[in-house]
Amino acid sequence: MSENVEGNIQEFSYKAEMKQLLNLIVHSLYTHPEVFLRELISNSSDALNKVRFRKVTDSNILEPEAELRIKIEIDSEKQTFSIEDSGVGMTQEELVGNIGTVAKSGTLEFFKTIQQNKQTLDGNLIGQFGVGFYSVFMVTDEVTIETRHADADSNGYRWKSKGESSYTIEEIEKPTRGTKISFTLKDDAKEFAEEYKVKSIIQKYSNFVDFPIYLGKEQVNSVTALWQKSKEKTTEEELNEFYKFVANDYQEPLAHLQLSLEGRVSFKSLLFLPKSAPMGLLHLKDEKSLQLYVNKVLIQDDCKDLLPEYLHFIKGVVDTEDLPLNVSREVAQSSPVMAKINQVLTGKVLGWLEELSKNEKTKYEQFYKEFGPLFKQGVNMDYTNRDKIIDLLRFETSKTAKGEMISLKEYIERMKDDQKEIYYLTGEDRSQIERNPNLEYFKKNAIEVLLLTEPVDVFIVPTLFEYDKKELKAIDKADLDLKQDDDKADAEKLSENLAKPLIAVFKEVLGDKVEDVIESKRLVDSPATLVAGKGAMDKQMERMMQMMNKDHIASKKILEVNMSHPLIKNLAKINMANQHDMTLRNCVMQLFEGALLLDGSLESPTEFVSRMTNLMQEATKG
Ligand SMILES: Nc1ncnc2c1ncn2[C@@H]1O[C@H](COP(=O)(O)OP(=O)(O)OP(=O)(O)O)[C@@H](O)[C@H]1O
Repeated sequence: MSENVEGNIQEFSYKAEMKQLLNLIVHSLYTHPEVFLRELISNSSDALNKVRFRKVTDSNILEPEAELRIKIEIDSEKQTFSIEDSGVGMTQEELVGNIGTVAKSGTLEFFKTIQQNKQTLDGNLIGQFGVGFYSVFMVTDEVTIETRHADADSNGYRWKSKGESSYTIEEIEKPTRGTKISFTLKDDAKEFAEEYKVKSIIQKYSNFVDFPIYLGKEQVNSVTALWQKSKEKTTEEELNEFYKFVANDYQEPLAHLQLSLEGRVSFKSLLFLPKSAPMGLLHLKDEKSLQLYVNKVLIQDDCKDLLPEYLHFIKGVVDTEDLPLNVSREVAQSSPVMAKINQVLTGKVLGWLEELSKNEKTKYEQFYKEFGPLFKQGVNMDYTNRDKIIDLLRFETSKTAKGEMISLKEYIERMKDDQKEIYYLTGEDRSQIERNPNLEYFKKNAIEVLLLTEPVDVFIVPTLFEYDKKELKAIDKADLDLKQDDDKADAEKLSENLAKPLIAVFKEVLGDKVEDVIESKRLVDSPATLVAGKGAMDKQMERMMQMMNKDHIASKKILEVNMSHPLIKNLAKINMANQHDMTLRNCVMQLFEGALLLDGSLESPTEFVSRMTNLMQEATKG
């Protein structure tokens, strides 16, 4: 930020990232440009909430008796628009720090990507990025902010910008507290100076704002805290708009839950499940979760203590009378009231999810696909509710269609009578898992296997250990209790005296590349497969360890060989004739590397391909 002083006016340039972002904002075309008004009202409402809170704790503020309100003035002739609030206002530092900087990292990149793919952008996006104020540049070329902070000894400032590269700030005489934003509308946005238009936008987007909004002299919103209304009196539309307002989302919510509780702890709450997960779901620190109100006064607009971390994707409001109004963040955090609300709310949310899973399956599946990666972690974070969370887990399986999911309870109901364990297999995606030779036995015997494709699964599923007294087992591990194939298959198998020496050759050729070579019970169509040793780490987990630490040495695998496979039988014959035969030895190495390839862990394909070329050359000699 550079500074240039001329008279009383200081000129600041935006930081490089902000400049680029503004350039994109100013030069894009938008659908829904009217959301600029929602963004400005939302900022005013935040500022009013802050001053209302301050009034409780601090009597020495500017104009303590001023009405908490938002005032909009329009002039359709001159195409001018202004919005003024009696909120907390901004100091000069806040003007520079809050208005001139991008709040969320990655915003610029994300905006660029979206812009590259589309000709017209949804105006809602700007607010999503935490630069809501700048949505005003959808409808104007130049903006003026006049503001004075609520501190009694504050000064007034005027901020002006054309949105391109710089802005100016000057000190002004401003007797009143709060912020006024004014601008002239661009010709293609002049409708926003029409009374009927502005009224309808306010009624659509901001009807539930907790402060009166005046258009000229007329109050155009009905001030009600929506969560204080009875369920019967709230309409779907109000709920949807309220959600968009609190969650800063442009989509409607997937579902909502309205609570009014009295007893051990009393509170009212309006909770929403968003339709889609934000970027970086697993690190929700920057995302706002629930707002905490005490007796209708906003205390914290992002209170992470109301729900456990694995439920932080839930948006909405909690309003209680059980905390004192002047409660600080630290006191609230450690208050037993907060702990109780958290406990009760968590139970209610899990009950709500359970209802959804039973009565609105499609919605539940949508929720699970979006938020599953975070929600699942509750298994290891919330031991009180662990069983409930486990029942809410969903899995694709070897028997479900792609995208279709079942619970562990359903898995058990679908199990064959003699099946004693729950089986799972991890991999990067469904098609990769389905190609895994370790599935062959299970497919042939129609045994269902859970297919786990999300990276977090490897931290969750193995820690379940058992469900309904059935152990959970990874089918690419060596300790499976599989039934031997039937007699017919046995008859086709290599006899012991041919199998044993062949295994010895495998062991000799592969040396310390493998932990062991054994006869397979699970293979049907493939000649060989790799499995992890009994106590070894899960394959996906191992891969993650390698990503995190380049020096991590992968544990050795066990090679299982299918003694009924024609190729293996041929090799056994060659072995009987000459155990040093080069084709035999090349085939052993090729089988091993082929298994590595399917496993996704073949490091270099060069030798594999050249060996294959040699083998083909041999085979085609004629
Ligand atoms: N009317 C106002 N009164 C006081 N401060 C304001 C006002 N408008 C904006 N601000 C300050 O400027 C900041 C930036 O506003 P902006 O709308 O760009 O983002 P935001 O409100 O922080 O995020 P989002 O748009 O996601 O809600 C606000 O956080 C607030 O500190």
